[in-house]
Amino acid sequence: MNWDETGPDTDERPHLDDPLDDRLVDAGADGEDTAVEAALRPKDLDEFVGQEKVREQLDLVLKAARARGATADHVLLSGAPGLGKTTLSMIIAAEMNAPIRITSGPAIQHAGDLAAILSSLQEGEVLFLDEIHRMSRPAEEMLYMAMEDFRVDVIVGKGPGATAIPLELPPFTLVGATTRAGLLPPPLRDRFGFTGHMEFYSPVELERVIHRSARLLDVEIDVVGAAEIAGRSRGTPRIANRLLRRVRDYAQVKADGRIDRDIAAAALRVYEVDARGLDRLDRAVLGALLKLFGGGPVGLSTLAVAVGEERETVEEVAEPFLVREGLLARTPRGRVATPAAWAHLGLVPPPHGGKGQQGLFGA
Ligand SMILES: Nc1ncnc2c1ncn2[C@@H]1O[C@H](COP(=O)(O)OP(=O)(O)OP(=O)(O)O)[C@@H](O)[C@H]1O
Repeated sequence: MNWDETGPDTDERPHLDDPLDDRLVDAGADGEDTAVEAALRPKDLDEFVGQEKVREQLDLVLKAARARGATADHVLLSGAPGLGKTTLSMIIAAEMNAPIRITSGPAIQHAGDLAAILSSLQEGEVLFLDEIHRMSRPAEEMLYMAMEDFRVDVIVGKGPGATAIPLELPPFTLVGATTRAGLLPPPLRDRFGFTGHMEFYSPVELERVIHRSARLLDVEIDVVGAAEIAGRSRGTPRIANRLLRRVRDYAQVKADGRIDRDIAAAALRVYEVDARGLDRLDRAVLGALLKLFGGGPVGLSTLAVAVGEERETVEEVAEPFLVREGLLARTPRGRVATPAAWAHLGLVPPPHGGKGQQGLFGA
């Protein structure tokens, strides 16, 4: 798909109303996701698609703990949003036949919040701590001791009269999830017995996710229809499931409810998600870089003004995927489009790729 099919044709400055509203290709969960995701979550390791290494290693950790009749070691899962960290933590609990408590770093602002949770855990319970890197420092320090010795010191009183009352905890399994393992302080990282890094999914794996979800949602979809959606899902099961639901809507309203390649492509054209999974914001950034700045290099602020967006939106929302896809490079001199970017938007690059882009064009 090229720029002309999905974006403004002659408009030099693509105008975006509110590109972050209901962004279909955002990997974070929205309200609708939360409701449907519960139904679509795989319930055991066999049902969990892809992530072969993490699955195999985790399988060993859990089987060995079960054989010893012990509580499983603490597990750290790192990886981008929507890749299945919450799902995997629920599977860990199910495989260990243990209850699970779910909370998140930002929800634990005081050490007392954490003490309250830890002291109410049952023996063997799984505590899932999402965004563990966003926990407050005092809570983090309390967690060190809880993870290692199954004990916390609860501070009673203030100032010189404060006393620490030790509190024994039942053995539990902490499953920490983070998008940025590098942000965790080493003392915390070291206390996890197993660390699994979740990778983006291949198109074939996403096809399997889509077929599985379609079965659960009672939607008929053929192989090429699923491939069409998988190719636009940015390596992320959450996005694949969300696109599937939007394509299902289209198929119900505009056709007989079945999804094939044409229906999937037509539906995603309506939702402005192109063949590589770029949406309106991504294409606006790339379009401006190519059309207004000849492919760069151009500074981030200038690029942001050109698309009528905040710097942070361009840098944090649009660019990571464009960089990952090899469409845009961040260089010391500014943002530069790659040859693939020109090809993707159906535009012809200037001879030798323009100034500052020689390296990228192999010249
Ligand atoms: N390996 C998988 N196989 C099948 N479905 C999956 C898989 N991984 C994730 N999903 C589906 O994707 C959706 C999002 O997964 P999940 O909530 O576990 O992601 P997450 O990594 O915890 O995201 P976040 O970090 O944003 O909370 C769920 O509906 C889940 O069913």
